[in-house]
Amino acid sequence: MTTPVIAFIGAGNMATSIIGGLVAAGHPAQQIRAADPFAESLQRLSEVAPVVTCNNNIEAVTGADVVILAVKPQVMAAVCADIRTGLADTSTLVISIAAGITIDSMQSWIGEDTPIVRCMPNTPALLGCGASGLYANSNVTAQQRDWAAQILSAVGIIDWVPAEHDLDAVTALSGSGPAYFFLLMEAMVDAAVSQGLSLETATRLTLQTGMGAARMGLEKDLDLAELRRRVTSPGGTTEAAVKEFEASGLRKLVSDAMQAAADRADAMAKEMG
Ligand SMILES: NC(=O)C1=CN([C@@H]2O[C@H](COP(=O)(O)OP(=O)(O)OC[C@H]3O[C@@H](n4cnc5c(N)ncnc54)[C@H](OP(=O)(O)O)[C@@H]3O)[C@@H](O)[C@H]2O)C=CC1
Ligand SMILES: O=C(O)[C@@H]1CCC=N1
Repeated sequence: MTTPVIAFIGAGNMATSIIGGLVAAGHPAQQIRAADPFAESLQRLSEVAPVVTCNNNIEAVTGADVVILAVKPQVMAAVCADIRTGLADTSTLVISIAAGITIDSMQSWIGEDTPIVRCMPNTPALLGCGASGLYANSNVTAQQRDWAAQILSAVGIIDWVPAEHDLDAVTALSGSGPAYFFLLMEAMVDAAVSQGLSLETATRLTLQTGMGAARMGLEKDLDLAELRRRVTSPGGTTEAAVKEFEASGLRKLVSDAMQAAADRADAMAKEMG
């Protein structure tokens, strides 16, 4: 497969994570450009990989095969208007990682014929264990689809979704999901400390338990409910805890929280479209 020239617009957390993964996967740093008005972000990025940096978005996108828009949703319209003149023809693939910005909006800002992949990654991409959902518009060629898959696969697993609106659910699940696990783990640490453990011990045991549970789910050929049953001895401690979670409506709470996230993604699309 050919190695595309990739231009990142915005050199913040997510761009730095993806660039780190790409370079670790063997993508030549000199084939990667990054533009950001914030010199400190470019400096931090240079410490991760010797990519080509600049503070001019048009310069960055000119001649690139792939442009990755890694800016906040609020500045996406201005950034698209800015780069439009640098995208000389429709051979440049545009990938957006912004939450809640639709392909329709991007096409209206950049051009109807633009090949666009909308993607929702997550922050564990920083460690190469991200999870991304992707959706391509009909202008995207087979090679551009392969490029998008290659780029996001460098930082974790990917899944193509059949409809663009599925990305709202992906955002509510894996995009925001790391924060839910952090919240649960914060609560577990607090509870363990209040039962007498030191903060250090509680934190170490919580993190290892979270990682162990995730690895059991990934590596054992068993569904999540079965894995849970195997921890739950009849009349034992886990059963006591799980009964409390169920009686307090944990499943509805999770469902309502994820619906709020998906609704927010949809509302952002309307606010910023
Ligand atoms: N964080 C997360 O968990 C996830 C985030 N996303 C999406 O990724 C995108 C980026 O998020 P994240 O990396 O966290 O954000 P950051 O704020 O870390 O990065 C965005 C960068 O873009 C820069 N920027 C602002 N305006 C421009 C401009 N006109 N041209 C070029 N660069 C500009 C910002 O500079 P300055 O700081 O000076 O404004 C900043 O360095 C967002 O759209 C978000 O929705 C997707 C999945 C997960
Ligand atoms: O909170 C947000 O809006 C972004 C998108 C998913 C994770 N962070």
